[in-house]
Amino acid sequence: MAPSKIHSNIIFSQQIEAELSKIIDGFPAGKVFLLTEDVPDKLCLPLIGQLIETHHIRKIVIRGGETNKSIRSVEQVWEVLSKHGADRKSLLINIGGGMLTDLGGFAASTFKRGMAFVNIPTTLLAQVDASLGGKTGINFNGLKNEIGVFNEPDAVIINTNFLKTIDHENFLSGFAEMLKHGLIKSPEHWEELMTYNLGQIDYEALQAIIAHSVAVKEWHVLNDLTEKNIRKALNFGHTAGHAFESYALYEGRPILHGYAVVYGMIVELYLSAKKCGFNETELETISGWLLQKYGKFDIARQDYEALYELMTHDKKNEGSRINFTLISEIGKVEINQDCPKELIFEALDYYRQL
Ligand SMILES: NC(=O)c1ccc[n+]([C@@H]2O[C@H](COP(=O)([O-])OP(=O)(O)OC[C@H]3O[C@@H](n4cnc5c(N)ncnc54)[C@H](O)[C@@H]3O)[C@@H](O)[C@H]2O)c1
Ligand SMILES: O=C(O)C(=O)C[C@@H](O)[C@H](O)[C@H](O)COP(=O)(O)O
Ligand SMILES: [Zn+2]
Repeated sequence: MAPSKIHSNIIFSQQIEAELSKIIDGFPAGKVFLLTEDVPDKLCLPLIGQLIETHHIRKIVIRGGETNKSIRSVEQVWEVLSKHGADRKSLLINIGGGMLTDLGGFAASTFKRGMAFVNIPTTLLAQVDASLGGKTGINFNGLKNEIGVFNEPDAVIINTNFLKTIDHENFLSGFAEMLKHGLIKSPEHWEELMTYNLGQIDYEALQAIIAHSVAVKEWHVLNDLTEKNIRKALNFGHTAGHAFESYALYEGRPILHGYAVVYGMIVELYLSAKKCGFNETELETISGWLLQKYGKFDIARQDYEALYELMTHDKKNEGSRINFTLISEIGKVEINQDCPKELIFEALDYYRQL
């Protein structure tokens, strides 16, 4: 069974307008702000009905996309908050994917040292991962989430109706973080995901699977909010994955976060086999399955140094040690696994030659 401990402020509801209305009622009129980006503005805001008008909410729309998860966008948000008298009793409602909830959470957490914020995630990735758990932040200097704070949202409202407009690639990107949750914590969840038909999305079945995925994420957050220990499990696939993601962006051939995590998980499953005894046959089966669903971000040997350099910036590192989170079997995590450069290059060879 997937772990079932979750925060009481995570609300699964198809009645988004009513849920949001209850929350907004706790804030004085004129003190509620709503942050979104172009796409959810068009596709998702209609689902919250007339709330903006009836509750005198000021809407802030920034540009979407990973390249806009930047300090410039945060400044844009701070400017509107400041100009329109936001204070510590104000509320920011973030409606969008993970880029938006990460950035909005950071803007709210730093404005006057912190105002309340609520996340309404509109992508699969944001519903099972990004909107939860209080990792907020932005990219900086070509590095993922280099600037940020841990600060949990006051509430998260998960409404699966938003997912009906997600394209297949973004669906798979979110599914990647769910696969990660299965690998680190729950063989049952892993099996559930392996048998889910990705060719024809069953939204009803998806609701239960999302709830299991959320429970895995929340179990780690509740046990270790600031990632001193077991929360490092949630970073499985990300040491190499973030390196792929940043490198891809730098090279002008960007990949979605979840895809980068998949490629990172292949590298880290190889390391898991070499360092923690993860079953080699299972490594081959899982890598083959992932490759078939997610394709591949092509790399050459001459890219290894740049990828390695990016890994040296990973937040789990201590001193010059690159500290991976690995697994010895599905559901069994080994944190703080220091891997030498030669072994990392060997793992990149494995990935490259798949
Ligand atoms: N804080 C965390 O714990 C955490 C966890 C995982 C990922 N992240 C971060 O989340 C980001 C990735 O999130 P994401 O995949 O949601 O990306 P995203 O926010 O960029 O959204 C992906 C795409 O979907 C569009 N979109 C949003 N809602 C939609 C809808 N309902 N229908 C159709 N299109 C919609 C967006 O405009 C965008 O083009 C990355 O920046 C990643 O680093 C953070
Ligand atoms: O919640 C966590 O902890 C995670 O690591 C979840 C990851 O999926 C997510 O991508 C997170 O933003 C990565 O954080 P970072 O600390 O490696 O920047
Ligand atoms: Zn992630």
